[in-house]
Amino acid sequence: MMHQWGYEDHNGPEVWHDLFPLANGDRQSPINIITRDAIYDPSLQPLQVNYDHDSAKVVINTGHTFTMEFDDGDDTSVLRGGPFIGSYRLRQFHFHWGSSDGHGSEHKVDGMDYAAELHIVHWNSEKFSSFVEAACAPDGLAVLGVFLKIGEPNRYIERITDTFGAIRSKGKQSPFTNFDPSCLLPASMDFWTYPGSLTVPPLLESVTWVVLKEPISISHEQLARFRSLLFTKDTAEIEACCMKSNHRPVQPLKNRKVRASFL
Ligand SMILES: NS(=O)(=O)/N=C1/NCCS1
Ligand SMILES: [Zn+2]
Repeated sequence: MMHQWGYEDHNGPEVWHDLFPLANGDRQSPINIITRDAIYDPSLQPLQVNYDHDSAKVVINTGHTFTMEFDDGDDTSVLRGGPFIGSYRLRQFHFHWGSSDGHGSEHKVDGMDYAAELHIVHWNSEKFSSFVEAACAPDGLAVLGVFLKIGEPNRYIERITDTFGAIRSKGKQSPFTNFDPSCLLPASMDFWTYPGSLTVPPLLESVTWVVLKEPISISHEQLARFRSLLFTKDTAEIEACCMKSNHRPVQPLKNRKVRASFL
């Protein structure tokens, strides 16, 4: 039996169901988005992203990824529109990646992997009074997924990787202020949307996913720095505990439809 979930053989996605039975649930994420099966829905509104750079607070090495956390005490930074009724308050963003540039995203598009994937996490502040309460409700969370493709260095990701010296091992944190995550969004806001889950334990089925069609760029060198972070608290046996890969494989679509905001 695993002690602490992770991404290795003894505690990774293939055995998460031992401690987290939702792993075999009916609305698990990520999924492979089969574009020809996506249904264009003209009732989907344009996404409205309104973030305030002053909401940014801290960057944390969680031992599974690194997370940029925001002040979610009021509706200063919110996501609206798309498939959503009401506004969803910005909570945090984080990334998933693989052991090499050829894979690492969580969602796939027609079976294709991207090098990494950004998740911008929001909670339904009109219906619920906290993230924790919202995370237990089927319409509680909204996660904006953005694919990352190897290419030119991304000047905004550079601001993030510049913090890594201070957060190398699990539990370390460092101030991360004056950052508006809309700088990490592509030019096009065309998206796919479907009902899903957290892609990490406890795998709660409370996420409305909005996955953007257009990727943003990250350089090979920038992505290599992601892998230099550590899954563990100490720096002993560095090779053994580098954050090489932290993406969950795609899950069965089961009885779900994916909608597209574009033709
Ligand atoms: N990968 S993910 O976006 O499903 N993970 C999360 N952790 C806390 C809220 S969302
Ligand atoms: Zn994620």
